[in-house]
Amino acid sequence: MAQLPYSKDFPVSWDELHRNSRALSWRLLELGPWKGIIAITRGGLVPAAILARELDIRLIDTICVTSYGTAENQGEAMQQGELNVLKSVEGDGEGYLLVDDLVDTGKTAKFVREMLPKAHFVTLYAKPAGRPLVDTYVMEVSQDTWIRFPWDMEYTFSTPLADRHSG
Ligand SMILES: O=P(O)(O)OC[C@H]1O[C@H](OP(=O)(O)OP(=O)(O)O)[C@H](O)[C@@H]1O
Ligand SMILES: Nc1nc2[nH]cnc2c(=O)[nH]1
Ligand SMILES: [Mg+2]
Repeated sequence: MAQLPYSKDFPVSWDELHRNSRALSWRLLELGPWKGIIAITRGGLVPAAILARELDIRLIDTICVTSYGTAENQGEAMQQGELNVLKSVEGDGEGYLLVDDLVDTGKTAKFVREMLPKAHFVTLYAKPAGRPLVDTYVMEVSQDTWIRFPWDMEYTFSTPLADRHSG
């Protein structure tokens, strides 16, 4: 199950991710043309590839955001707002799509938007706290939901519900 403060799990399949990325492409087609895509690693890389294919964009750059610290204290570091960035993109992002998989608290979004204020920021999924920072998104999920992406999951045995509650 999801960890606090997340009480709900929202698993996303490859099919759903592809469908949602194509829905986003439809909206962005009308708003273009676009000079290129800037993907926020790592989560933005897969939607960026699908958008690039649909919108016929060849230029894809990255902005590489990581939280400081080890895997154990990463959550804590994120709460402290300590983000580290590697970026080769020049300019203010005008005419570019800035792509991430989701916004949650909006901390990452705020950080990258300050660096590329004129880019059009898009995500597949948005939680209420981060939603105002996104220009275009596909689906809203509640703040207490943890989204599970297909690249983070594998097929495994699922315990029947009745057995989970026995004993
Ligand atoms: O709105 P926020 O609270 O900042 O959270 C959203 C960010 O968190 C996840 O990335 P993460 O830092 O886990 O790294 P990853 O993309 O490499 O998985 C997600 O891909 C967003 O970039
Ligand atoms: N996979 C995943 N990463 C996140 N980072 C911040 N929120 C989330 C979420 O709901 N799912
Ligand atoms: Mg990310």
